[in-house]
Amino acid sequence: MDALKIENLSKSFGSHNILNGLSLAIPEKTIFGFLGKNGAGKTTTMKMILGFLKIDEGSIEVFGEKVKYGQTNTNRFIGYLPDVPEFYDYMTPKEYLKLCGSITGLNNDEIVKKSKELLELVGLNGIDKRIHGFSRGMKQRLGIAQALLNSPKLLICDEPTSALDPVGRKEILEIIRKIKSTTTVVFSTHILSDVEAICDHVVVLDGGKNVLEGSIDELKNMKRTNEIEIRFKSIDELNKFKNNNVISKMNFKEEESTLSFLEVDSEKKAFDILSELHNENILPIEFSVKEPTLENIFMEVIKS
Ligand SMILES: Nc1ncnc2c1ncn2[C@@H]1O[C@H](COP(=O)(O)OP(=O)(O)OP(=O)(O)O)[C@@H](O)[C@H]1O
Repeated sequence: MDALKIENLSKSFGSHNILNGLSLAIPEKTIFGFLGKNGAGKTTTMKMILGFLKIDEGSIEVFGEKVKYGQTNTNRFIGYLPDVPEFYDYMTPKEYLKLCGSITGLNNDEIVKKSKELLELVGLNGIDKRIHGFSRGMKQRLGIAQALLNSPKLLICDEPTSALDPVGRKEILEIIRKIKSTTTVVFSTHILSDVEAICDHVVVLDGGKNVLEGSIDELKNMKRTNEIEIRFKSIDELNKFKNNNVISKMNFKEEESTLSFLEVDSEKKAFDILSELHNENILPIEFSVKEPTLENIFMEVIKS
């Protein structure tokens, strides 16, 4: 069963059309990257998943149950981490989780057990200072602990790493990676390297619709540029190679000690290049088949 299924979702604010037939399906236990430029409608979609905003058209199902505006039934499956989580910052993390747990109906034993487990997961176990002295990264980690208190099957994170430094970002990504075996994660972000680091599956939202969807590998294969780059030990070696009978007839670009073959449109051509290296008795420093980055792909599919 899909953790989340969105079909033909549309939403306007007055005459401003934000979503225009968005459809997507998220299989269980995936980390799902939800991408789109500023104002694309990511937060609006998340608020509709949580039942906080009315759907104009279409439907949303969470673990097979339809989401209804103003009802929290399907939210029993969901943990939500907003981009800037708010806390009672005169409390310690333990006190805060105790309060959240009692509001959501956990008994005392469950709260103690779950708080310990989650504070350990997010690296805040044993930290007894008040939240107002916390760094942004610590607050975000506590936000994850809070969002996971009810053992949700789906965690929705709205730009959880955007305000963090590289260390803080890495910590959050590690935590998300750790919970993948039990929790499906929807991860909205602008930081494409984060998506490349942890997401299994990606959707790009543009013009109110899903314009690109697939695993990172599928997207890269779709947009593969077929470029091979070879870095030689010396310019002499490069010159020897580029004047080779077979190679000199190919299309390449030269920069310092690197040759880039731009249109390697078949595996045979790639093997020809390799076998000519062998024939010339050249072992280059680097031979690489260039991968398109998620950033290249993203820029290509979104309208400016
Ligand atoms: N309650 C509202 N009333 C009117 N317009 C709104 C409302 N909420 C959002 N919008 C508009 O809807 C558009 C989509 O906003 P949304 O916050 O969903 O985008 P986003 O993809 O999350 O963007 P960002 O990456 O900047 O957070 C924006 O133009 C925003 O101004």
